[in-house]
Amino acid sequence: MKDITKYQGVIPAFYACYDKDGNISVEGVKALTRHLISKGVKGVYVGGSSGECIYQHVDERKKVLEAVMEEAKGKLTVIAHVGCNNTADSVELAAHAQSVGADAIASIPPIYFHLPEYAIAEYWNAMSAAAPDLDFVIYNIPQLAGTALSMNLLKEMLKNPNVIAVKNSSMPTQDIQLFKAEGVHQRGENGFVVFNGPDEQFVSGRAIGADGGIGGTYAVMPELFVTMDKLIRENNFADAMKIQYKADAIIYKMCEAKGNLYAVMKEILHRMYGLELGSVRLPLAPLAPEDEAVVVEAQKMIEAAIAEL
Ligand SMILES: CC(=O)N[C@H](C=O)[C@@H](O)[C@H](O)[C@H](O)CO
Ligand SMILES: CC(=O)C(=O)O
Repeated sequence: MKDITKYQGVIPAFYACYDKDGNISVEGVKALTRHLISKGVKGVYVGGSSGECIYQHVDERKKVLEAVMEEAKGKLTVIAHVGCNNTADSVELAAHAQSVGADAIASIPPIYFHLPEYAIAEYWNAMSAAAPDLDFVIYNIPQLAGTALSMNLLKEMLKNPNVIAVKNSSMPTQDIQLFKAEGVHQRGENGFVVFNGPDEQFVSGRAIGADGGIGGTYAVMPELFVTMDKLIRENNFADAMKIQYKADAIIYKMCEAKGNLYAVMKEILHRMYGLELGSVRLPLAPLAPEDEAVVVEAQKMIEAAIAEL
């Protein structure tokens, strides 16, 4: 039986870290990893949406994962998102993830062309075969990927014993329940994991069966999510919801910016902790001068929410 306890908790989606010229900043990656370790998170999800994976070259993605591993080995669960939009590059990243000692690989479905399910399964299974010692996490994010994980596709993927989890970023929390039930049906009570995706419904996702969460806004306010996680484990959903409402207000505030959400969060981390993570890659929009008020206000809200914990 696989050890699923390493996936049960708060797993921030790692941000792309750039230097002043927009190249990968290894120093930034290491500093962000150390920062998250100090905040008590369970793991990190590297090279996903928040990692701007679709705007990075294969070599850059390897460099990021290597830098994370140098700091995180033995301290954090590391899930490496290795999906590229072609199988060969994804397979190369999967093999690399195993070679540097990640715990799991994850992947979105192929984007743009809507492929038949057998082709999606082949794409995922090819990556998994290139990292045979690692767990495999299916990333379901239909609103961005353009393809939704169906029960048939999940059942097909469960034939692969390395498939241990779904990271579910679709909006209906019911999907979490459906995926969890199928996984548990086939793998037993402690044999399958579902991660909550939408940070705005972390508590509801957990209430309906998610074992933990992987989220894009956790890294800018890990204290809130770590505390929600603790309260949920104590069955104190009432107090967890109070923090959830604050986290949601913070997310809505950050989304008011003209610049991209990731640019806002990296700027706030810079102001709060001096982390040098740069901006975002085009065509993602960098911060605009008029975003100053949003950044200031969101930072204040984060600091106040942490102070009230
Ligand atoms: C669509 C999307 O990017 N979803 C992310 C992953 O599930 C979330 O973590 C969001 O970043 C977060 O909920 C903010 O909206
Ligand atoms: C948010 C998330 O899970 C990602 O960045 O992939």
